Amino acid sequence: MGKLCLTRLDLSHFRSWRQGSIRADGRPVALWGPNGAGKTNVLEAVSMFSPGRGLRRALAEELSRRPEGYGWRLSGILRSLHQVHEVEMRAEPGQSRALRIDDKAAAQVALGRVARVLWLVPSMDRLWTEAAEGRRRFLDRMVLSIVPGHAEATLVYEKAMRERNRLLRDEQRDQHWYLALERQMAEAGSEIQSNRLKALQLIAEATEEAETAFPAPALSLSHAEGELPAGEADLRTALAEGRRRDMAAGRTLTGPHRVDLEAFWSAKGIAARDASTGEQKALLVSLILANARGLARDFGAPPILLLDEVAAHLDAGRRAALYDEICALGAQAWMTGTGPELFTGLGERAQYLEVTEEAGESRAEERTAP
Ligand SMILES: Nc1ncnc2c1ncn2[C@@H]1O[C@H](COP(=O)(O)OP(=O)(O)OP(=O)(O)O)[C@@H](O)[C@H]1O
Repeated sequence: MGKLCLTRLDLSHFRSWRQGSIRADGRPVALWGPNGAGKTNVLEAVSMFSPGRGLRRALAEELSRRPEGYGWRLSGILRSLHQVHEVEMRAEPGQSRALRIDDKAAAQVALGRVARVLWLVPSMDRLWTEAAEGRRRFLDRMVLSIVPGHAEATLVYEKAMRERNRLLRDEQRDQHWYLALERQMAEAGSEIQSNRLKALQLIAEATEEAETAFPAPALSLSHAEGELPAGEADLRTALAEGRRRDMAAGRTLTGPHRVDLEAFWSAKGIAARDASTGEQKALLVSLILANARGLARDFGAPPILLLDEVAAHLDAGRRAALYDEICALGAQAWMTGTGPELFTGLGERAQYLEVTEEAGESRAEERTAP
């Protein structure tokens, strides 16, 4: 099976990393070190190789190493199935991120076509019980790994919606203003919905086919106000008919931006939000793994996985099963933990880095299997 992996990562003035260079060979990368050493910062750097603001949703400015604040630079070599890409991004103080792929300027969304990256971070521990926005973001990250064009459709939709919301708040009543925006929203919105359904189908199939220690929950979509109109024409009609109501609310109340992701754990007969904390974590792992399995089947390689502090929260049996699945899939999983003992059992199937921090500067040393 082909590989999708980062084989080199250079960090410069990126958070706690003044200078760092990590070589990887496609095996999972296990990073350990004390709290605050800079492990998550490495995963965040890898997450920047996909569209969006990375796993902490940080602004370009926040990534700049303090106290200097000179700006930052990340570069990496990304291997995908048949190609190798050199990716470079940098942000000067006060500016947003500038990206180059194979030495050509590129837009953020272009990253969706060179890298597929999925992550689990501790802030997702309450994903099933907190606001729908987090679940939508989690869903869209999976969708993006499956349908790279999802980022473009989302951009178009959100831009048109922001404009429409502005008209609503200005109590603009001339319908000509709305028509073009609603047409764009309906076109991009129905694409978003169909991309999401495609992803749900891939995950459901990958769940059915697999024998796994991580059975994924059944996913479905719900919409805040009744059903989400199914196709482009219906969505356009619903937007037009909802103008008066939306004007009273000061925002658009119908559309894929109000969709929620529901997860039902059939084996136990409960919703994911009713599972225990550890079980909720395992359900998220199971979704990421099903997504990876589906991609390996349909695309030929699983995505790059970033698993921040996941190992420590799984019992020993589940942890071993997770490592076995990651290795069987051939996924480059970047995993963090505070000590090497969390990674025993991986042996030569992974590579190891110890991350330490001295005088506010992170560094990584290669280590042998614990
Ligand atoms: N912009 C920045 N400039 C310099 N240092 C930063 C910046 N942003 C965060 N840091 C530092 O990075 C460190 C946190 O790194 P990181 O989150 O990677 O830690 P970690 O090794 O994952 O720790 P933990 O095990 O606690 O999760 C902190 O010491 C924090 O002060």
